[in-house]
Amino acid sequence: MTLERIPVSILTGFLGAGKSTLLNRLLKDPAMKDAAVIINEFGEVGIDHLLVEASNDAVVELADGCLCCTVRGELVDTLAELIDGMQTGRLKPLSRIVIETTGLADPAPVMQSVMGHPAIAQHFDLDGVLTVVDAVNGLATIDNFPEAYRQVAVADRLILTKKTLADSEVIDRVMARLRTLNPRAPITDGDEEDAAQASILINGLYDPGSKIPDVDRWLRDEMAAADAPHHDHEHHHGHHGHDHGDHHDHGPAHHHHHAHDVNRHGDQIRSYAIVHDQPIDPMAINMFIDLLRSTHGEKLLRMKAIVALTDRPDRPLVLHGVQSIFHAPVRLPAWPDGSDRRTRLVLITKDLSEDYVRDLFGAFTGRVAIDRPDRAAMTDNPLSVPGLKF
Ligand SMILES: Nc1nc2c(ncn2[C@@H]2O[C@H](COP(=O)(O)OP(=O)(O)OP(=O)(O)O)[C@@H](O)[C@H]2O)c(=O)[nH]1
Repeated sequence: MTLERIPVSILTGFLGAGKSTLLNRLLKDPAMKDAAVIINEFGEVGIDHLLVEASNDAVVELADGCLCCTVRGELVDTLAELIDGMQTGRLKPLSRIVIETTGLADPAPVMQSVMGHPAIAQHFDLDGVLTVVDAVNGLATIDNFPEAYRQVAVADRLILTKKTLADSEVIDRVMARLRTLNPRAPITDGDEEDAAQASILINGLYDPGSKIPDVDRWLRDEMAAADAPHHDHEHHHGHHGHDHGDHHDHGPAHHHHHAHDVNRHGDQIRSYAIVHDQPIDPMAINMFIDLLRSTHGEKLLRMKAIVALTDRPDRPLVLHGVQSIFHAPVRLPAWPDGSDRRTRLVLITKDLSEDYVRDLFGAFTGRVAIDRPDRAAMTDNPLSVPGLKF
């Protein structure tokens, strides 16, 4: 069976910018009925796929790794499987694929996987990169994280979210920065109806020539890296870290090291999950979050949680923290079908010790930290009173 070429959209944007929210809105457009969605999540325990309200079955989760590195091979495999499924009639013909990257993804290798891999490029066209930018944190994020800078520079369309949470002066500054980095991409207001129409995905064949000159070079570098004989893309589960370089100097000199040795994305960025068996008192989770945010808000790049509460354990609470912002919690009507009903928190932090966060959580939920002798856990308890010995 001969297949039509399938357009692929890459939906990117820094941690918590609003990618999944936008995707959920887009998937409600009837024009997305035959689209498949590939979601990549950075974290030991997947939550995102539980929260995507797809109207079709074609949601593939690539968990436990970052698309731009450790699970890149899985992306290529997944695309190849979709083609195989269609060719053999196991899958209905797909009208489009949307790939949602992790917030920390360098978009260039993801784009290269679609455009540069011979077997994939034969069936798919990269029809646009959409980058979501959060109006509140966007400016600082672009300045501090080369991944965010690149995500903006490569975009065919920029979508500015959370405008209602930002001052107009801040919005003007973000807009000016976006314009400098990417003069030709239209900027869509995330609150507008248009942002949630499938038509925003139609951008035409990807053209690096319409971007700042760096973009073409990043893509060529990726191509060269993929072709290099020493290229060592291993695709481990359980190691979703890579070093995005000690060269965090915005794009141009952003080297790409693929060292899959530790859980890190940049030197001080860590991702980890906290899983808890028992329902939690709503007050305890509130206090935990308040304390974490007030003491270390800026180090909390992202927190996503699905929490079983003591009052209604059958109706989990979903929490989203993005740097300085904690969004209003949402109570789900029920646990997503077939999901594990334990509380799960996924955190991505910068310069914040995992033990500290675990201990703090343990202190509020009535558990001393595991993996350590109880006494040490108690004396190291972040809530303990200085000078008071147990
Ligand atoms: N007020 C407001 N909140 C938003 C908007 N877009 C997203 N949010 C909230 O921001 C939080 C994070 O949104 P997500 O859609 O999960 O962000 P994401 O980019 O998919 O996050 P990661 O997958 O962790 O990178 C959620 O609580 C959303 O409800 C917006 O335009 N306005």
